[in-house]
Amino acid sequence: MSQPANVSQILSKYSPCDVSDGMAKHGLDGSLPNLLQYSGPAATVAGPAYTVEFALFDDPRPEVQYIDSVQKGSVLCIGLDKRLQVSHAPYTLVNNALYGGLMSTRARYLGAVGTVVFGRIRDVKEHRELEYPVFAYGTGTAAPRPAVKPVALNKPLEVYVDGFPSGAYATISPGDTIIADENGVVRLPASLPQSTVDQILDYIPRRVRADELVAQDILAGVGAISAQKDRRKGL
Ligand SMILES: O=C([O-])CC(=O)C(=O)O
Ligand code: NI
Repeated sequence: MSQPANVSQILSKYSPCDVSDGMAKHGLDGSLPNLLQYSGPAATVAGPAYTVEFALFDDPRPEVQYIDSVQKGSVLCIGLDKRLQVSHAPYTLVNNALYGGLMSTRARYLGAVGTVVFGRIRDVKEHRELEYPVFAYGTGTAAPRPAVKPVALNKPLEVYVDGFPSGAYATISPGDTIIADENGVVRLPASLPQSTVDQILDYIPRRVRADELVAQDILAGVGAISAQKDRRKGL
């Protein structure tokens, strides 16, 4: 199940920081940290996750094809088997790139709005020339083969999220809304009750407006703490 399409449409007008603020109001943290934007315009990407898991080439699961069935409007999310993830930089044990320019060419042709790779990518110039947004932990020069292969398609993806006091796995389910820009990537789970999603969508523009007023106050010489307290009152 995905969030309704208009959730992505609405959230594409805001930044992942605004979405994080809206989720924090409900005690939620959807951050998927450590991802950098390598290509695409300075705009927000938002869409339902289309998930792909890569594993070692000798994994007993058969290889699957994923790139020709990428769904229009989706954010292609490529992750790694849990055993290939590490809690510290570079967050992956795999030096090979999982994803390259030809994959972006196809994903963009099929109408995907962006790609998030919890691993390495290559062909940075090609993603940039396509003006197609790609986010990743890092870059690599080698192709996925013969190190790794895609083994699961549109199944929940477990991504290790380091944090205090201890790390945990974030499970990205197909259809979760992924929101990304140069600040990073956040996930709004499709499993959230509609009333919570409605409250988050209601809060975000009010919070953005309040912070614009805080900025004006600060420029006019008001102290930041008092401006924040005043403008965010009752939010
Ligand atoms: O060869 C691959 O699978 C990855 C790659 O470089 C591309 O998609 O252009
Ligand atoms: Ni390539």
